[in-house]
Amino acid sequence: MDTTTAPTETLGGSKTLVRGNALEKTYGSRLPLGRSTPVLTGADIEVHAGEIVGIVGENGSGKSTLMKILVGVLDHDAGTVQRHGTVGWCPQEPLLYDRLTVSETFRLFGAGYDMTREEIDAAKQRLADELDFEQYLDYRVDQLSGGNRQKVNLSVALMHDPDVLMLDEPYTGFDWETYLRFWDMAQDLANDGTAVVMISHLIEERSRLDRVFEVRDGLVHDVTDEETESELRSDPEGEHE
Ligand SMILES: Nc1ncnc2c1ncn2[C@@H]1O[C@H](COP(=O)(O)OP(=O)(O)OP(=O)(O)O)[C@@H](O)[C@H]1O
Repeated sequence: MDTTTAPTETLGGSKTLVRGNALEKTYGSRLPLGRSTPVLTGADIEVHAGEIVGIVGENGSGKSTLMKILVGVLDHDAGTVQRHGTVGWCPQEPLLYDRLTVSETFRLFGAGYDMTREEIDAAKQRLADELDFEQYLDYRVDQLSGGNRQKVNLSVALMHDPDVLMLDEPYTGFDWETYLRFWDMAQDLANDGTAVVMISHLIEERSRLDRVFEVRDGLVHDVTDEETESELRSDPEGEHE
């Protein structure tokens, strides 16, 4: 059962905003004849205010599944999830309405977040400026390029200034300038106390992450001070130190 609790003080003194304990998930487990895929078998994770956390792991290891359970959009079979504060989620595949314009998309999501018209317009202007998509505000979502659609996907996760930001490979399709601007934004948000959780495949990002968790064999391993197996395989000469 999911619960919303008062923030818990951790040993380090920073607030725990999301905690998943002994999480289990098997896809297809409720289908009598279906093929079942056990993905999580007892995963534990804690996310604190003001940190940038990376979730790494091989394709199909269960990173998106874990994130969806922490966000609350996917049921888990066992374990508990506790959240404090508001959550913004940027899914791997943009979850947007093709026929709405970008401005209408902001209005729709903003209404869902209970924002006033003024707050919505201010967030739209700020994010369109920061991520450079102001000229596309009147375009329909299905007329946007992949990179611009991803900018809108990310923006609607950010627009209500959530306490926890869950990002599933948020920069797919971004050009280099936008990618760097994205990291500036993530760093600023963390400095202001937001917990930023990010599924990442890029070794280069290691230095930007406060903690790194690897999803492997159904569990979550803290690998902040280690090179993961997939990193070692992609860097056999040990050039990445
Ligand atoms: N809706 C679903 N129904 C059945 N199986 C699923 C479903 N979603 C995911 N799976 C399976 O669960 C496993 C974990 O998938 P998940 O998307 O969480 O992995 P991931 O680590 O995010 O992968 P990637 O790096 O490729 O994005 C995979 O074997 C996948 O095929």
